Amino acid sequence: MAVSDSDMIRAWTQVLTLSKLQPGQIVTILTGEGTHPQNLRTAEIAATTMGAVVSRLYLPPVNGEKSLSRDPLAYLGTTPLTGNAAAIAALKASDLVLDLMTLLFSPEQHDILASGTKILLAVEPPEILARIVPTIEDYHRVKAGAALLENKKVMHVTSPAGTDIRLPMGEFPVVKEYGFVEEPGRWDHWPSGFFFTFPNEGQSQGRIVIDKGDILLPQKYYVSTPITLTVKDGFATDIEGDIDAELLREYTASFNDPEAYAISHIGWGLQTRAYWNTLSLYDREATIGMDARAFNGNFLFSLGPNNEAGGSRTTTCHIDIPLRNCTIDVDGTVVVKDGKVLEELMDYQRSTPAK
Ligand SMILES: O=c1ccc(O)c[nH]1
Repeated sequence: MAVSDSDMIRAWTQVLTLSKLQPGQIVTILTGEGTHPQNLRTAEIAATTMGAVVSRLYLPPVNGEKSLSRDPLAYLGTTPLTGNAAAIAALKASDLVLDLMTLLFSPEQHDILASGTKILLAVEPPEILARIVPTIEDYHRVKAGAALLENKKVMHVTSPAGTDIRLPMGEFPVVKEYGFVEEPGRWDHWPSGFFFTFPNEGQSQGRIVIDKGDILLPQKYYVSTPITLTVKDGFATDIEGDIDAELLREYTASFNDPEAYAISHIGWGLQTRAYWNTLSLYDREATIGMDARAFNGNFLFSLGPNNEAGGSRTTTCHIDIPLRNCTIDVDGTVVVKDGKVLEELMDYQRSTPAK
C-alpha cells in the first residue's frame, strides 16, 4: 500500500528532529541505483524545510558481478567509497549523511563517523519506514534491553527445536539500533529496534537449530526443513539438514572464505511494530527484511564479519538469521523466554532521555 508524500515528510521530520538536525547544518543524501524516489524526494523536502543545507551524492554500484544476491546487505567489504576521495571528503564535511543506497560497514564508513559525521541508513520501502518511524520510546526500549548485556559474560541460547549454544562475550561493545542519530559520530538504521554484541573471538560452542519458519537473510525466505549448525570455537563447522541446509551450504561455500562460517553479531529484537510474517507479504527484492531482524523477541545471530565492532574478520559474506521461540539466558538471568521478551526486566528508569 502506498504512503503519501505528506506522511513520508512527517516521518522524515520526526527522524531528523530526533537526530537533532539544526538549521544551517550540512546534510548529504547518498543515492544509488536502488534508491527509492519517494524516500529521496521526501527526505530532501524534510531536511531543507528544517533549514539544512542539502546535497545529493550519487555513488555507482559495486560488487554486482561478485555477489550471488542483489540484496545490498549480502556482500560486505569494498563499497563505492573505496578510493573515492571526493565522495569521502564530501561526507566528512557533512553533519549528517542520509544513506539511501547502503554504504555498509566499511573502513571508509568508520573513517567518516570518526570525523563526527552522523550516518542514518534508510533503504526500506516508504510504507515500511512509515510503519516503523523511530520514537523516543524505541530509544528507551533498546537502551533498557542493551543494558541487560552490558558487562555480562555469557549468553546461553536454547530452543525446543534443539538450539543449545553458549556465547561468551565482553570483548566487543553492545551496538544499539533505534533508528536515529542524536550524537555526532553515530551510525543507525531506520527501521530497527534491536541491539547486539559479538561473541568473544573463537569461544562460541554448541548447536544452533534454524527451525521451520526461521528466516535466512539475504535469502529472505522461511526455512521449511530444520538446519543444524554445529558451532565449535566460534565457527559453524557443520551445516546439516535437508534442502534448506544444502542451499545454505552452497551459498556460504561460494564465498570460499573460512570466515564466512564465523558466528558474528548476537542479540535480540525489541520492535513491537515489526513482524515475523511481513517477509511473506513482500516480493523478495522489495525489502531487505528489517521486520525479520527487529521483531520483538527474536534471537538474531549472524555469520560473517566482526570488523564493524572492531574485530579482525572482514569476510564479504554476511548472513543474518532471526530465530523464533528461543530462550536467551544472560549470566543466569532469562531475558527472553520461548521468544517472549521478559518485560519486567526492562529497566527503563536506567536510560537517560535523549536531550
Ligand atoms: O541494521 C542492520 C542490518 C543488518 C545487520 O546485520 C545489522 N544491523
